[in-house]
Amino acid sequence: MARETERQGETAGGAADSGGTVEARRRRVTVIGSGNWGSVAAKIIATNAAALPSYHDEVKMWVYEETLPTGDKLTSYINRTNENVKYLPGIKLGPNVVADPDLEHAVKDADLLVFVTPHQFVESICRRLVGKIRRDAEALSLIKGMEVKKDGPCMISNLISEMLGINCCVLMGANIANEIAVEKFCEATVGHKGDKEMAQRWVQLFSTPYFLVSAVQDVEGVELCGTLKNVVAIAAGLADGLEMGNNTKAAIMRIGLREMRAFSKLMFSTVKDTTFFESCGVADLITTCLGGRNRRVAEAFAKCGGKRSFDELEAELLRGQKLQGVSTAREVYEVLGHRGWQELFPLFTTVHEICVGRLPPSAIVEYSEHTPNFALVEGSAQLY
Ligand SMILES: NC(=O)C1=CN([C@@H]2O[C@H](COP(=O)(O)OP(=O)(O)OC[C@H]3O[C@@H](n4cnc5c(N)ncnc54)[C@H](O)[C@@H]3O)[C@@H](O)[C@H]2O)C=CC1
Ligand SMILES: O=C(CO)COP(=O)(O)O
Repeated sequence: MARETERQGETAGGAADSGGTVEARRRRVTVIGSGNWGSVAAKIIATNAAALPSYHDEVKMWVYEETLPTGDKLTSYINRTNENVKYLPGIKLGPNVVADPDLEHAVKDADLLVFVTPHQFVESICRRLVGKIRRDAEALSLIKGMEVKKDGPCMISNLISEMLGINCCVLMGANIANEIAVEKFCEATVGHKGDKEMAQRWVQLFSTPYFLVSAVQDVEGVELCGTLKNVVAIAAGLADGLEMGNNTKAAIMRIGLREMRAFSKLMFSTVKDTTFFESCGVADLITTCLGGRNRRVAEAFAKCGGKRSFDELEAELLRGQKLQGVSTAREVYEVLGHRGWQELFPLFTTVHEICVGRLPPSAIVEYSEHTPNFALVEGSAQLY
């Protein structure tokens, strides 16, 4: 099968709309979320929107309002200083980013909606958006996570699409936000369902000389890569906390990648092997296992022998930023449990059991009758 990877061809400043649904007016973008990655995404979009004639200069960013220790509201602080002092201190977002604490107001006129909140909040946000957005709006999800419904996993892009009745592509990749904020080079992958024009619009809106974006027709594969690697990153962090060294961590990444692929293909038979070689796949897995927040908090959890909870360590170490790996491990565990597949995914299963305190952190690298050393069992390897 021919591999479909499309690099962005046109540059900011020279672009004109070419799709069948192009409107004469300039497109308006709203970013829904203003955490660490949300703020960086707004910065990238703002640079491109200002340079592209088909976009309105102003980029709105919905802020989940909070009060800073100084007594300032976060939104007014951002609008006064052009800086998100809580989630991305020291970085100017661009003068055309306007923070807005009123969700409905922020999305009212938007043609393009970029969702970038922790995954646990998306459903309630979408509920508030029903009937409040343009009917011809298009969405992009940067959110790494999923929901579990009665009939199985529901990807966040699907949740957005179904609840709001709009198309939703995804953008995932090896994208540690703090590095992109200072414009260090990296890549990302847009996943789409077949509408290449729409995918190219997202590629164009995000591409910069330091942020290289490709598109692949495999929305579920791209999204599952971004989601599942957070579980593997917890395992990598546990190994770091136990001071196991690089070989062990590399083994965890390799086995984790196999479980990611097996789980994804069991859930969606359309998922392509090639997706795992894009930025959203192996590259994101590596960067998150080396330098992500999931890794960091799991390392601290192992160092204290599991005596402090992930919630407590998250609050202390991340100061308002959120982990996705612990809840994703639970969600994956639920799906595996419903289908009787837990033994086939020993790494995913063991991570959850450790997170909830049923196994000690050391179980990630130990073998016993009850804690199968996943390196020996390699259950899912037998499937794919
Ligand atoms: N930070 C990073 O390096 C990257 C993050 N991502 C993904 O982006 C998504 C968003 O993460 P970040 O922007 O990093 O956020 P974050 O973890 O830095 O910040 C948490 C955000 O959640 C908001 N929040 C807290 N309670 C809320 C509520 N009840 N309702 C709505 N919002 C609430 C906070 O105001 C804050 O904006 C996640 O799925 C993450 O996996 C993806 C790539 C890189
Ligand atoms: O997704 C990420 C990098 O691509 C960030 O991962 P963490 O949430 O573990 O920091």
